[in-house]
Amino acid sequence: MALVKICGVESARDVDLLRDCGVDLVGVWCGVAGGPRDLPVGRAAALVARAAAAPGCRPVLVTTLADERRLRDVVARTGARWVQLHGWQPPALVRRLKAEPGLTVVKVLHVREGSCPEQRLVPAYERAGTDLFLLDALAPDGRVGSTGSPVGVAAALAVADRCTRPFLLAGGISAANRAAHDAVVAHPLYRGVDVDGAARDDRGRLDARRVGELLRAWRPGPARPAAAPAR
Ligand SMILES: O=C(O)c1ccccc1NCC(=O)[C@H](O)[C@H](O)COP(=O)(O)O
Repeated sequence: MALVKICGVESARDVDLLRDCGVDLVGVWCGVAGGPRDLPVGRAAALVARAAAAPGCRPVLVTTLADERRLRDVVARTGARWVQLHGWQPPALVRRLKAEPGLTVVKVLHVREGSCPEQRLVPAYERAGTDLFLLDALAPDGRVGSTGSPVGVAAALAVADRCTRPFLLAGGISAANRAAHDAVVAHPLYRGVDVDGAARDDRGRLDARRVGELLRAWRPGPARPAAAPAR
């Protein structure tokens, strides 16, 4: 079954809302310079622990940190077992992180105007041990993350075809644009979606109705029982 990741929890209320909706992956930002939902490490650790305690829910530390020492420190202090490297970390850093047993590394591959600047590095990221790629839009001005812009089906397929590891798709994903992504969903390496903007209400708060719509669109089938062991 496809995974749905919702990004940018800021409070216990947010984690509980995503847990109650049955979301699979809960994005906790720490070390996202200038990120509107970036958290100090202590608060990130508390939300990682809260999400990890929810059956079927996995916390994902989302970070743009590229300094190994700081990154390892944040991973250790938050207790996260999944790390999403957003930004421009090199394959060598993935390799060093993967030396830590039990750590799942998600590497973002950015896509701008149909092309992926890191495409030639995909084999190196794979050799380094990347578990999962996340294809996300890069804004024309260079902004990464929560751009609300789509990667585009043709571009996503072109990048996916260069990968041998599975991928999640991000970038302007909503319940309404699920049908337009049939070809991506049918790709053998597709594993799900990552959403920020479309999961929020007009005030920017995570919204149970919108999250429910996303889940029904992108992870159809019976809702996961609250206590199901999905790890
Ligand atoms: O959101 C940011 O500002 C951000 C900055 C730096 C790194 C990551 C960031 N966002 C995290 C995400 O993975 C988003 O969920 C993803 O970009 C999708 O966002 P959206 O297009 O709003 O659905």
